[in-house]
Amino acid sequence: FGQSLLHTLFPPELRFASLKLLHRVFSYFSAYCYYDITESDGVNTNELYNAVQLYLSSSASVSGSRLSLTRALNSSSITYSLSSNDRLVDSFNGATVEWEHVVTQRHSPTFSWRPLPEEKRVFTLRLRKNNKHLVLNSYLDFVMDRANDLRRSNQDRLLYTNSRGGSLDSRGHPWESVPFKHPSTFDTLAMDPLKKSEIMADLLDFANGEAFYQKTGRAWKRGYLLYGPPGTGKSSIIAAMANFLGYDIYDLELTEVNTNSELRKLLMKTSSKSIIVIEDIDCSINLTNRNNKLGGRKNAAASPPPGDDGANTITLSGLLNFTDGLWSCCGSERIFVFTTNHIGKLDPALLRSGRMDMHIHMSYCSFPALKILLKNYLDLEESDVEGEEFAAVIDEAEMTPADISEVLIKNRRDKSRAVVELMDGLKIRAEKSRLKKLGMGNVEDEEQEKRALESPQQLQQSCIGDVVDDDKMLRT
Ligand SMILES: Nc1ncnc2c1ncn2[C@@H]1O[C@H](COP(=O)(O)OP(=O)(O)OP(=O)(O)O)[C@@H](O)[C@H]1O
Ligand SMILES: [Mg+2]
Repeated sequence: FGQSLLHTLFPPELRFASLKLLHRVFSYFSAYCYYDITESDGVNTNELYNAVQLYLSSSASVSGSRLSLTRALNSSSITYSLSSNDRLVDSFNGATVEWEHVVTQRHSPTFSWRPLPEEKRVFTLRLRKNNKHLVLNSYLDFVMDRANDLRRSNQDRLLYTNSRGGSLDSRGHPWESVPFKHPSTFDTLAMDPLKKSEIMADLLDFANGEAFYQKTGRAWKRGYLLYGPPGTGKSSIIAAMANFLGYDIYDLELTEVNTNSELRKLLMKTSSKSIIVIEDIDCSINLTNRNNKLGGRKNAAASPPPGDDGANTITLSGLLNFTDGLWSCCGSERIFVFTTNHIGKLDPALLRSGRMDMHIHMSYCSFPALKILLKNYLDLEESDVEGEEFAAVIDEAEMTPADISEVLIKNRRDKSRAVVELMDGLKIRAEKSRLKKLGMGNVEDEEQEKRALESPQQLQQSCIGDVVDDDKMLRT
């Protein structure tokens, strides 16, 4: 109607100008303003568009009558979103806003280097002009944050690795990823409950601590050093941390990194809300002193060229910059975890306070940890077993949770047998370490220790065989 009126009232040369004028007049008197968020700018996809789609999906699932359903790669749940030309009213800080999903066909095939989608999709946000300054920026930030949370809760964790060395994939990414489905959680982790809750509280404080880190001028990151003998749950606790916070894991294989700058590039390509793990740090790199040029096993033979300042090799200072220096904050909300079996081998620079915020000792199985294993593996409570007998030997036995869980898995169909076998194994191990302290018995014999778990009776025999001359041992 407007157009035909325009045609009759105005001569052709004035039509365009009068249309513009009319539009301005309407916009001036209209109480609303509109913002278009297009799906793509022709080259890149618009992150805000995806975020809005996800954000609206949380309310669309309840109210929409016709919805689009999608399921992203690696996602374990279905996302609902507004279908074409549907509207949804939302409120934020007392202001009401309206979203419309506008889908139009692309008419003329415009020239483009790459094929454009047939449809043009736009989210249009309508809000009252007097609310514009009040809500626009904070509302869009809120939408982005909420979408990120939803994405994380919908999507399974990802485990990244740099095992391809320095080479990049087709999208220029140095990391390869696979869905991370490790079932370890803090509930399944056998460790002292007090220590466990301390770690969980620390993780929560970190994850909710954006304002604190901002206020104190610290980079929003945290470092944990896990140390302890093999099989005490260092890798399991990392998986539990990732599952607890919903973070992705970047498993950094230092021996695949050749130079400090490669290390930096890897760090730049990690996302926030992630855990960056370097396992067995004492084995992956020669960390004896800061100026020591490298040494990933790969590089161990290479001698650095004269005058080299470390840029061409990986050094301890490169690693420390990675975790601590300016580069460590290109991104936020990241946790660094180093693990080692031999804390004594680490350079003091790595251990000094402030470098790794928390040193967590993963110890041999204690009685509280044993109770967790018995509950999880056999569904047994403390009252179902001879608690005091176990408590009397467990510390001295120095068995790892991995050793104990092996015994429990093997006999999980026969609970009483599992308990008897475990008790036998513990007693033998306790006796062995007692003898070790007295300077008797061949404690280096790992094989023998292993056999103890497979068949305590067998070991008892061989153990007695070793020291059969000794009257004391017969008491065993
Ligand atoms: N604290 C624990 N709680 C529950 N299970 C555990 C614990 N420690 C070890 N296990 C069991 O033993 C297996 C090996 O443990 P894990 O790989 O976490 O040990 P680790 O300390 O990382 O050993 P390594 O030093 O050899 O890497 C796990 O799959 C898990 O089932
Ligand atoms: Mg491990």
